[in-house]
Amino acid sequence: MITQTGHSDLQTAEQPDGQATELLSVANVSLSFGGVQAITDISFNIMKGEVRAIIGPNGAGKTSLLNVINGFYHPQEGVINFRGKQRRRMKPYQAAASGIARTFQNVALFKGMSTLDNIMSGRSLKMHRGFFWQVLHVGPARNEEIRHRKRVEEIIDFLEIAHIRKQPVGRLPYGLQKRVELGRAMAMEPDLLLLDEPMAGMNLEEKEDMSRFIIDLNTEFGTTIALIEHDMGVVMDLADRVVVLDYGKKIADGTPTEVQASQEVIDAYLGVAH
Ligand SMILES: Nc1ncnc2c1ncn2[C@@H]1O[C@H](COP(=O)(O)OP(=O)(O)OP(=O)(O)O)[C@@H](O)[C@H]1O
Repeated sequence: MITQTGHSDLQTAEQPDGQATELLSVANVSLSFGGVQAITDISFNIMKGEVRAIIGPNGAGKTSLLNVINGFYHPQEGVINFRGKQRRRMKPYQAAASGIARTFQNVALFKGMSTLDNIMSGRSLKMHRGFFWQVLHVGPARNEEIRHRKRVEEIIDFLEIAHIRKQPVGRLPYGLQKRVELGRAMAMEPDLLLLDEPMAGMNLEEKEDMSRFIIDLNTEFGTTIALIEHDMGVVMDLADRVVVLDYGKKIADGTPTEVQASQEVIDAYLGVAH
Protein backbone atom coordinates (compact mmCIF):
# COMPACT_ATOMS: atom_id res chain seq x y z
CA MET A 1 0.00 0.00 0.00
CA ILE A 2 1.40 3.37 -0.98
CA THR A 3 1.39 5.74 1.96
CA GLN A 4 1.58 9.20 0.43
CA THR A 5 -1.61 11.17 0.38
CA GLY A 6 -1.11 13.41 -2.57
CA HIS A 7 -4.43 14.65 -3.75
CA SER A 8 -3.84 17.61 -5.97
CA ASP A 9 -5.14 20.94 -4.86
CA LEU A 10 -7.92 21.67 -7.31
CA GLN A 11 -7.96 25.23 -6.05
CA THR A 12 -4.91 25.92 -8.22
CA ALA A 13 -7.10 25.26 -11.26
CA GLU A 14 -9.94 27.44 -10.12
CA GLN A 15 -11.04 30.56 -11.89
CA PRO A 16 -11.40 33.78 -9.87
CA ASP A 17 -15.08 33.00 -9.30
CA GLY A 18 -14.12 29.74 -7.60
CA GLN A 19 -15.22 27.53 -10.49
CA ALA A 20 -12.81 24.77 -11.56
CA THR A 21 -12.00 24.77 -15.28
CA GLU A 22 -12.84 21.83 -17.51
CA LEU A 23 -9.81 20.76 -19.55
CA LEU A 24 -11.30 17.86 -21.50
CA SER A 25 -14.72 16.39 -21.97
CA VAL A 26 -15.79 13.18 -23.64
CA ALA A 27 -19.46 13.20 -24.59
CA ASN A 28 -21.43 10.11 -25.64
CA VAL A 29 -18.44 8.40 -27.19
CA SER A 30 -18.86 4.95 -28.71
CA LEU A 31 -16.15 2.91 -30.39
CA SER A 32 -16.34 -0.50 -32.00
CA PHE A 33 -13.92 -2.73 -33.85
CA GLY A 34 -16.00 -4.68 -36.34
CA GLY A 35 -18.37 -6.65 -34.14
CA VAL A 36 -16.56 -5.81 -30.88
CA GLN A 37 -18.11 -2.92 -28.98
CA ALA A 38 -15.14 -1.56 -26.98
CA ILE A 39 -16.80 1.63 -25.64
CA THR A 40 -20.52 2.39 -25.39
CA ASP A 41 -21.88 5.90 -24.91
CA ILE A 42 -19.28 7.12 -22.42
CA SER A 43 -19.31 10.67 -21.07
CA PHE A 44 -16.98 12.13 -18.48
CA ASN A 45 -14.71 15.11 -18.00
CA ILE A 46 -11.26 15.99 -16.69
CA MET A 47 -10.84 19.21 -14.75
CA LYS A 48 -7.71 21.32 -15.06
CA GLY A 49 -5.21 20.39 -12.35
CA GLU A 50 -6.77 17.13 -11.23
CA VAL A 51 -5.59 13.53 -11.19
CA ARG A 52 -8.30 11.48 -12.83
CA ALA A 53 -8.16 7.68 -12.66
CA ILE A 54 -9.79 5.34 -15.17
CA ILE A 55 -10.32 1.89 -13.71
CA GLY A 56 -12.19 -1.30 -14.55
CA PRO A 57 -11.70 -5.04 -15.00
CA ASN A 58 -9.66 -6.45 -17.91
CA GLY A 59 -11.16 -5.66 -21.31
CA ALA A 60 -13.39 -2.91 -19.84
CA GLY A 61 -12.29 -0.40 -22.51
CA LYS A 62 -9.79 1.69 -20.55
CA THR A 63 -6.94 1.66 -23.09
CA SER A 64 -9.41 2.18 -25.94
CA LEU A 65 -10.68 5.29 -24.16
CA LEU A 66 -7.15 6.64 -23.74
CA ASN A 67 -6.52 5.91 -27.42
CA VAL A 68 -9.62 7.89 -28.35
CA ILE A 69 -8.43 10.84 -26.25
CA ASN A 70 -4.99 10.92 -27.86
CA GLY A 71 -6.31 10.51 -31.38
CA PHE A 72 -5.14 6.95 -32.02
CA TYR A 73 -8.71 5.71 -32.48
CA HIS A 74 -11.59 7.69 -33.95
CA PRO A 75 -14.93 6.97 -32.27
CA GLN A 76 -17.92 6.22 -34.48
CA GLU A 77 -20.05 8.40 -32.21
CA GLY A 78 -19.56 11.18 -29.71
CA VAL A 79 -17.67 14.42 -29.29
CA ILE A 80 -14.43 15.40 -27.57
CA ASN A 81 -13.77 18.90 -26.31
CA PHE A 82 -10.27 19.93 -25.33
CA ARG A 83 -9.58 23.34 -23.79
CA GLY A 84 -13.05 24.51 -24.66
CA LYS A 85 -12.87 23.61 -28.35
CA GLN A 86 -14.60 20.75 -30.05
CA ARG A 87 -11.86 18.61 -31.42
CA ARG A 88 -11.81 17.65 -35.01
CA ARG A 89 -10.65 14.20 -36.09
CA MET A 90 -6.96 14.29 -35.26
CA LYS A 91 -3.92 12.09 -35.40
CA PRO A 92 -1.75 11.31 -32.33
CA TYR A 93 0.97 13.79 -33.32
CA GLN A 94 -1.66 16.52 -33.69
CA ALA A 95 -3.08 15.65 -30.27
CA ALA A 96 0.47 15.80 -28.89
CA ALA A 97 1.05 19.19 -30.53
CA SER A 98 -2.19 20.43 -28.95
CA GLY A 99 -0.91 19.49 -25.47
CA ILE A 100 -1.81 15.83 -24.86
CA ALA A 101 1.05 13.43 -24.10
CA ARG A 102 0.90 9.78 -23.10
CA THR A 103 2.84 6.80 -21.89
CA PHE A 104 2.06 3.21 -22.82
CA GLN A 105 1.15 -0.02 -21.00
CA ASN A 106 4.27 -1.61 -22.45
CA VAL A 107 7.27 0.69 -22.42
CA ALA A 108 7.71 2.30 -25.86
CA LEU A 109 11.19 3.84 -25.86
CA PHE A 110 14.10 3.87 -28.33
CA LYS A 111 15.90 0.98 -26.64
CA GLY A 112 19.34 1.59 -28.17
CA MET A 113 19.34 5.28 -27.32
CA SER A 114 20.43 6.81 -24.02
CA THR A 115 18.10 8.11 -21.32
CA LEU A 116 19.13 11.65 -22.28
CA ASP A 117 18.40 11.17 -25.99
CA ASN A 118 15.07 9.46 -25.31
CA ILE A 119 13.92 12.36 -23.16
CA MET A 120 15.34 14.83 -25.69
CA SER A 121 13.20 13.16 -28.38
CA GLY A 122 10.17 14.36 -26.40
CA ARG A 123 11.26 17.92 -27.21
CA SER A 124 11.07 17.43 -30.98
CA LEU A 125 7.58 18.92 -31.21
CA LYS A 126 8.92 22.02 -29.50
CA MET A 127 11.89 22.48 -31.85
CA HIS A 128 11.26 25.37 -34.21
CA ARG A 129 14.48 25.61 -36.22
CA GLY A 130 14.50 23.70 -39.48
CA PHE A 131 16.65 20.80 -40.54
CA PHE A 132 19.15 23.11 -42.27
CA TRP A 133 20.00 24.93 -39.05
CA GLN A 134 19.97 21.72 -36.97
CA VAL A 135 22.54 20.10 -39.29
CA LEU A 136 24.80 23.16 -39.27
CA HIS A 137 24.48 23.17 -35.49
CA VAL A 138 25.13 26.92 -35.40
CA GLY A 139 23.28 30.14 -34.73
CA PRO A 140 19.63 29.94 -33.74
CA ALA A 141 19.57 26.12 -33.83
CA ARG A 142 22.47 25.90 -31.39
CA ASN A 143 20.79 28.34 -28.97
CA GLU A 144 17.57 26.43 -29.25
CA GLU A 145 19.27 23.13 -28.52
CA ILE A 146 20.96 24.57 -25.42
CA ARG A 147 17.54 25.68 -24.15
CA HIS A 148 15.99 22.27 -24.77
CA ARG A 149 18.92 20.45 -23.14
CA LYS A 150 18.55 22.62 -20.05
CA ARG A 151 14.90 21.66 -19.76
CA VAL A 152 15.77 17.97 -20.27
CA GLU A 153 18.43 18.14 -17.54
CA GLU A 154 15.83 19.63 -15.18
CA ILE A 155 13.52 16.70 -15.89
CA ILE A 156 16.39 14.25 -15.32
CA ASP A 157 17.06 15.85 -11.93
CA PHE A 158 13.37 15.85 -11.05
CA LEU A 159 13.09 12.12 -11.82
CA GLU A 160 16.38 11.35 -10.04
CA ILE A 161 17.88 9.55 -13.02
CA ALA A 162 21.12 11.53 -13.48
CA HIS A 163 23.12 8.35 -12.83
CA ILE A 164 21.65 6.65 -15.92
CA ARG A 165 21.55 9.65 -18.26
CA LYS A 166 24.12 8.17 -20.70
CA GLN A 167 22.97 4.53 -20.50
CA PRO A 168 21.03 2.86 -23.33
CA VAL A 169 17.51 2.44 -21.96
CA GLY A 170 17.19 -1.15 -23.24
CA ARG A 171 19.63 -2.25 -20.56
CA LEU A 172 17.84 -0.53 -17.68
CA PRO A 173 15.58 -2.30 -15.17
CA TYR A 174 11.90 -2.08 -16.09
CA GLY A 175 11.02 0.39 -13.30
CA LEU A 176 13.65 2.84 -14.54
CA GLN A 177 12.49 2.46 -18.15
CA LYS A 178 9.00 3.48 -17.03
CA ARG A 179 10.54 6.52 -15.36
CA VAL A 180 12.41 7.48 -18.55
CA GLU A 181 9.16 7.14 -20.49
CA LEU A 182 7.52 9.51 -18.02
CA GLY A 183 10.45 11.88 -18.56
CA ARG A 184 9.96 11.84 -22.31
CA ALA A 185 6.25 12.62 -21.90
CA MET A 186 7.15 15.43 -19.43
CA ALA A 187 9.57 16.86 -22.00
CA MET A 188 6.55 17.66 -24.19
CA GLU A 189 5.29 19.90 -21.37
CA PRO A 190 1.74 18.66 -21.88
CA ASP A 191 -1.41 20.21 -20.46
CA LEU A 192 -2.85 16.72 -20.15
CA LEU A 193 -0.72 13.67 -19.48
CA LEU A 194 -2.24 10.23 -20.09
CA LEU A 195 -0.56 7.39 -18.21
CA ASP A 196 -1.48 3.82 -19.14
CA GLU A 197 -0.71 1.66 -16.10
CA PRO A 198 2.38 3.59 -15.00
CA MET A 199 3.05 1.13 -12.13
CA ALA A 200 2.51 -2.13 -14.06
CA GLY A 201 5.19 -4.73 -13.33
CA MET A 202 6.81 -2.64 -10.59
CA ASN A 203 7.79 -3.71 -7.10
CA LEU A 204 6.53 -1.83 -4.06
CA GLU A 205 9.50 0.53 -3.83
CA GLU A 206 9.29 1.40 -7.54
CA LYS A 207 5.55 2.01 -7.16
CA GLU A 208 6.16 4.36 -4.25
CA ASP A 209 8.75 6.28 -6.28
CA MET A 210 6.47 6.52 -9.30
CA SER A 211 3.56 7.69 -7.12
CA ARG A 212 5.74 10.41 -5.65
CA PHE A 213 6.78 11.62 -9.12
CA ILE A 214 3.17 11.68 -10.32
CA ILE A 215 2.07 13.64 -7.24
CA ASP A 216 4.94 16.13 -7.61
CA LEU A 217 4.34 16.49 -11.34
CA ASN A 218 0.73 17.32 -10.59
CA THR A 219 1.31 19.65 -7.65
CA GLU A 220 4.61 21.33 -8.60
CA PHE A 221 4.20 21.54 -12.39
CA GLY A 222 0.39 21.75 -12.37
CA THR A 223 0.11 19.01 -15.00
CA THR A 224 -3.34 17.48 -15.30
CA ILE A 225 -3.13 13.70 -15.28
CA ALA A 226 -5.42 10.88 -16.38
CA LEU A 227 -4.18 7.44 -15.49
CA ILE A 228 -5.28 3.87 -15.90
CA GLU A 229 -4.37 1.85 -12.84
CA HIS A 230 -5.27 -1.56 -11.45
CA ASP A 231 -3.83 -1.12 -7.96
CA MET A 232 -6.70 0.29 -5.87
CA GLY A 233 -4.26 1.45 -3.19
CA VAL A 234 -2.51 3.63 -5.76
CA VAL A 235 -5.84 4.93 -7.09
CA MET A 236 -7.05 5.82 -3.61
CA ASP A 237 -3.84 7.71 -2.87
CA LEU A 238 -3.39 9.54 -6.17
CA ALA A 239 -6.75 10.23 -7.73
CA ASP A 240 -9.05 13.17 -7.10
CA ARG A 241 -11.83 11.46 -9.05
CA VAL A 242 -12.29 8.04 -10.60
CA VAL A 243 -14.31 6.89 -13.60
CA VAL A 244 -15.13 3.16 -13.60
CA LEU A 245 -15.73 1.17 -16.79
CA ASP A 246 -17.11 -2.33 -17.21
CA TYR A 247 -17.78 -4.02 -20.54
CA GLY A 248 -17.21 -0.69 -22.29
CA LYS A 249 -19.80 1.19 -20.22
CA LYS A 250 -19.36 3.74 -17.46
CA ILE A 251 -20.70 2.27 -14.22
CA ALA A 252 -19.48 4.85 -11.68
CA ASP A 253 -17.86 8.28 -11.49
CA GLY A 254 -16.82 10.06 -8.30
CA THR A 255 -14.22 10.32 -5.57
CA PRO A 256 -12.20 7.17 -4.79
CA THR A 257 -14.25 6.66 -1.61
CA GLU A 258 -17.54 7.01 -3.50
CA VAL A 259 -16.66 4.55 -6.26
CA GLN A 260 -15.24 2.01 -3.81
CA ALA A 261 -18.57 1.98 -1.99
CA SER A 262 -20.60 1.50 -5.20
CA GLN A 263 -22.31 -1.89 -5.33
CA GLU A 264 -22.08 -1.92 -9.13
CA VAL A 265 -18.30 -1.45 -8.91
CA ILE A 266 -17.95 -4.19 -6.29
CA ASP A 267 -20.02 -6.53 -8.48
CA ALA A 268 -17.94 -5.72 -11.57
CA TYR A 269 -14.71 -6.54 -9.79
CA LEU A 270 -16.15 -9.72 -8.29
CA GLY A 271 -17.42 -10.75 -11.73
CA VAL A 272 -21.13 -10.78 -10.82
CA ALA A 273 -23.25 -11.54 -13.92
CA HIS A 274 -25.18 -8.64 -15.49
N1 LIG B 1 -7.51 -2.91 -32.02
C1 LIG B 1 -8.49 -3.70 -31.57
N2 LIG B 1 -9.14 -4.54 -32.42
C2 LIG B 1 -10.17 -5.31 -31.99
N3 LIG B 1 -10.63 -5.32 -30.71
C3 LIG B 1 -10.02 -4.50 -29.83
C4 LIG B 1 -8.92 -3.65 -30.21
N4 LIG B 1 -8.52 -2.94 -29.12
C5 LIG B 1 -9.32 -3.34 -28.11
N5 LIG B 1 -10.22 -4.27 -28.53
C6 LIG B 1 -11.26 -4.91 -27.73
O1 LIG B 1 -11.97 -3.87 -27.07
C7 LIG B 1 -12.29 -4.26 -25.73
C8 LIG B 1 -11.68 -3.26 -24.76
O2 LIG B 1 -10.24 -3.42 -24.79
P1 LIG B 1 -9.26 -2.46 -24.00
O3 LIG B 1 -7.87 -2.89 -24.31
O4 LIG B 1 -9.63 -1.06 -24.27
O5 LIG B 1 -9.62 -2.83 -22.48
P2 LIG B 1 -8.81 -2.49 -21.15
O6 LIG B 1 -9.84 -2.12 -20.14
O7 LIG B 1 -7.74 -1.52 -21.42
O8 LIG B 1 -8.19 -3.92 -20.80
P3 LIG B 1 -6.85 -4.31 -19.97
O9 LIG B 1 -7.08 -3.90 -18.55
O10 LIG B 1 -6.81 -5.81 -20.12
O11 LIG B 1 -5.71 -3.61 -20.63
C9 LIG B 1 -11.78 -5.68 -25.56
O12 LIG B 1 -12.83 -6.57 -25.84
C10 LIG B 1 -10.70 -5.78 -26.61
O13 LIG B 1 -10.52 -7.12 -27.03
